Amino acid sequence: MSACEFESLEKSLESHLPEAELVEVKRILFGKETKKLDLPACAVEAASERDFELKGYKFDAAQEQLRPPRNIRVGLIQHHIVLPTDAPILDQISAMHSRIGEMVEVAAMCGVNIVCFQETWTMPFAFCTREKEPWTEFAESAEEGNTTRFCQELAKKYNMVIVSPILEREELHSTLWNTAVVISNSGNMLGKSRKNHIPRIGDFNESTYYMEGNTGHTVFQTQFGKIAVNICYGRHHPLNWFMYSMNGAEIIFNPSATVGALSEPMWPIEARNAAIANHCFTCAINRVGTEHFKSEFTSGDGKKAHHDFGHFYGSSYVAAPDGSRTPGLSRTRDGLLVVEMDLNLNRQISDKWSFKMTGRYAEYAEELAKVVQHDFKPKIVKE
Ligand SMILES: NC(=O)NCCC(=O)O
Repeated sequence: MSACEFESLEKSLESHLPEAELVEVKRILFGKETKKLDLPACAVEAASERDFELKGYKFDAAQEQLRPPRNIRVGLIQHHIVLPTDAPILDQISAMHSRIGEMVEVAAMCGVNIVCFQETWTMPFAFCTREKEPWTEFAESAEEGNTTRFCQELAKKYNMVIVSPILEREELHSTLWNTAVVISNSGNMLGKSRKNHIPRIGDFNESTYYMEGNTGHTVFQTQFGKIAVNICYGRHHPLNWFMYSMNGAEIIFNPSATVGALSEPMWPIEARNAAIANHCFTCAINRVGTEHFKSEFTSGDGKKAHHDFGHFYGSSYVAAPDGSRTPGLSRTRDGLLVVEMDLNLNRQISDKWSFKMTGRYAEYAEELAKVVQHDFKPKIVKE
């Protein structure tokens, strides 16, 4: 971590704005205030001993007459890689397992029902290098791999749904995918969701490794609600969020790996806008730190070759359908964000704003079907 990395927008506002002004600035920037959650002292102590940030917030919903509240807790985990990128692969993976194990234990102390990790959490984000070896060796079977087994144990032990985004190797044809494995709180694997949109930008050379996913917009019915996973670059595609929502997702997780110079101004907007547009909760998770690679690589932009991507800025947050959002985790530290939400808020906001009811989907479907034809002529009126 660079010593001079800016820690967080929230911290800066809090230390520089007068209190009354801060309230207004936060209202405009973040929407209706999310209350702080009281987290158990043992969790606060363990997080501090284990050197990670622990924050908790709560989104309220109105009390209804016919439906009881559906309060659940989600946990978002962001972290650095633990060992250098040239350490033996198995050592790197098991160090990451230990780190996640100790963070998930704290999530359990905080009553988390569903936890989601960052994109390809068991490995450095090495796709900038374009080298196949040794990075493809981090790939594991979604069904049988050690990481899935590890998560199944945690899920059973803590009665927690786990979303585990990994580099997947499908054994039959040795195909690689960027995949989120979804494990039920029973410990059974519920299924998997593959990354639908593969970036071709800057150092994100992921198309060298894997293709666009073929699992569509699957939604997983868990004991705690219907969830979906829109992996990283998919957050720039409003229709990707939309299709998960059309399949009934109540919470859409967005496990990511992205760097400050590229995407930071977009980060607070995209997942939040998706929550508003689709009457659901969204959870944006980004890794932290700067990862150094032995071989130099270029960004194909005429600039000098380099050994790292730049800084992964963390800043994980949760957004609600009413447009409010939690403050983000730090830009520099490992962290666990615990958020309580009443899923009844989705329908309450839908009844208020009615975006789904007023959406002219049949018209769009008809027009889009024409737009994707090779002989499409745009409808432009000229003088
Ligand atoms: N991991 C990934 O898809 N990153 C692409 C860059 C971005 O979407 O900010």
